[in-house]
Amino acid sequence: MGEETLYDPSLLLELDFHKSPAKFEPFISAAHPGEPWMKVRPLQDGDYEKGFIQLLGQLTATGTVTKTQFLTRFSQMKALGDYYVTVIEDTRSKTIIGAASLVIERKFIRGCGLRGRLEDVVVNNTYRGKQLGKLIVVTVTLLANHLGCYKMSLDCKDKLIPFYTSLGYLLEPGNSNSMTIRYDGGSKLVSNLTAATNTLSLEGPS
Ligand SMILES: CC(=O)SCCNC(=O)CCNC(=O)[C@H](O)C(C)(C)COP(=O)(O)OP(=O)(O)OC[C@H]1O[C@@H](n2cnc3c(N)ncnc32)[C@H](O)[C@@H]1OP(=O)(O)O
Repeated sequence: MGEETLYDPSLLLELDFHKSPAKFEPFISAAHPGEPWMKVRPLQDGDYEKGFIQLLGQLTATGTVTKTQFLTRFSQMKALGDYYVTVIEDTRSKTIIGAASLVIERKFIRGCGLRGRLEDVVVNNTYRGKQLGKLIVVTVTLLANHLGCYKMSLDCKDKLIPFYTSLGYLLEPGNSNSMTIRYDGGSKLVSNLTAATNTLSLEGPS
């Protein structure tokens, strides 16, 4: 056990990083991440032991996630087939140091098109500033295109707009608000137009 992958890893070798507007200096890609000890790959069922949940804890509150819960969620995602949770492993320490998820939404519009959503981007704080954020985001962004999505969008804080803009995402005029209703804050339902959160898209409307 420990080597089951969430999706076919060979998909990552088919991505053309020259298609991205991201500037990599030096040039790196999912297939060649620049260090022999670095591996970009799909999430695996053994990644609970490799600190995947702890890494997500650098993004937001994870709550307590047991190994059983992790494996159950992994199996559900794999069965559904629309979850492309992608990670970077430091193979020296067997630790997950970066992650990003592509979630594919199946639509009726656009001729039963596919829309991609970029979720849960995080790089371990001791590895930041070394292009790994760009690497993991570009990986799942190219993957969405490769899988036939007509667009990919994300929600982020204001300070990350330059980061995502440099990777090809745009604030679309008149269409860049993110609204939220939270169900985890008590009995009252509170609807927020989150001014501090922005929606960026990689392609055209709807
Ligand atoms: C859709 C979502 O999930 S949004 C949530 C994003 N995640 C988080 O906020 C979690 C905490 N932050 C992180 O994990 C990291 O800071 C990340 C993922 C945002 C960036 O990872 P890094 O590995 O540091 O990014 P990388 O080295 O590729 O930097 C790329 C560029 O973005 C810039 N950048 C990186 N982080 C930030 C930031 N927090 N604010 C502003 N600019 C940033 C860098 O300066 C760099 O610019 P350059 O190319 O001109 O030098």
